[in-house]
Amino acid sequence: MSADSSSPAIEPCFDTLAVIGPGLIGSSVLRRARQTGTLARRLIAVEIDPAFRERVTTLGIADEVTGDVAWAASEADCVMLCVPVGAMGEVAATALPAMRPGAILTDTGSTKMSVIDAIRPFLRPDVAYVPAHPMAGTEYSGPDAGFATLFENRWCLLTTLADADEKALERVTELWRRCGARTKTMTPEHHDRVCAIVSHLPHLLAFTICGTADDLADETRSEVLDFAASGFRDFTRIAASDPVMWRDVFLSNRDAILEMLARFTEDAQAMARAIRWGDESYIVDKIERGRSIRRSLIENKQA
Ligand SMILES: NC(=O)c1ccc[n+]([C@@H]2O[C@H](COP(=O)([O-])OP(=O)(O)OC[C@H]3O[C@@H](n4cnc5c(N)ncnc54)[C@H](O)[C@@H]3O)[C@@H](O)[C@H]2O)c1
Ligand SMILES: O=C(O)C(=O)C[C@]1(C(=O)O)C=C[C@@H](O)C=C1
Repeated sequence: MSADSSSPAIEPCFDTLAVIGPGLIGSSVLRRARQTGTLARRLIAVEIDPAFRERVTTLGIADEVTGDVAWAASEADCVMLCVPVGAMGEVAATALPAMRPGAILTDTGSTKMSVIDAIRPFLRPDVAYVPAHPMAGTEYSGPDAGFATLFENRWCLLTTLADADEKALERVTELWRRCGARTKTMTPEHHDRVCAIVSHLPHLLAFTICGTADDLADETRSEVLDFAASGFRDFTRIAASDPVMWRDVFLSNRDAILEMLARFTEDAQAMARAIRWGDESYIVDKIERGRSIRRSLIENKQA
């Protein structure tokens, strides 16, 4: 892929891409677009926070930076919503009426059923909607946190709607492939159950264990956290993630998260029982399963 943005070897996916919410994910897409020149000819960033607008301008990752969602939407043939999932409906309500016939709306939300439900009332027959979710991120947020290689070798999950526009799906799929991602299509229901176990529950556990350890330190007035070595530190990496983003994710994927939490609680109780009764083979079996999952992720370059 060419790194020269002035003369891309291949035709860009879109003429004008408007990224609404150029934070970690949105600014990574913009950086990739800038670096390769193969995502869009013209890049518009829409940011609600004036300080972040200034940062995006200084970073030079968009041709135009604005706070005006409707104007940006009216200029673009692809509008990508990269705002927290709780804000998707409100932003779509402003963007969709302004969009051009034949343009494509897409999003990067971590949950899909509630985002689709929030956007559905504002959809138009002449604008295709392609929900997407790049399975890549870090614990940092905002425009300075992004980087062009964030999506390389990661999955981007595209969700199918009953009335999906196949051509639009292909174009958004191609955009994510040009970001370096592998793509997979699935239903929104399946997406939300899968992400509840592989992404949302791990974050819930990380936030919770940090709180539990901190409470213990307060209660005992001791230095519990001072001795945290790498095991606890591995949990704290994802526990440092953005509170608004994760509040929205938990509340918008409530049913699937509560189902996975109930299953996890049963399994944790089974482990507690094995520890109580000295059931060595149960304990070893569980640890071996964890170890082989980690090893297979490393082999597939997912860890
Ligand atoms: N962080 C991750 O690991 C990750 C991974 C995949 C997908 N996602 C999803 O992608 C989306 C963006 O996440 P992020 O991590 O980039 O968040 P972020 O906080 O880094 O960026 C969001 C940006 O949107 C801006 N914003 C908020 N409301 C807005 C509005 N109404 N109009 C314009 N801008 C607005 C914020 O100021 C911020 O700059 C979320 O829906 C999230 O669930 C996040
Ligand atoms: O690596 C991280 O820090 C992440 O939290 C990334 C992560 C994940 O849980 O895997 C977080 C939320 C997303 O929607 C997708 C990816």
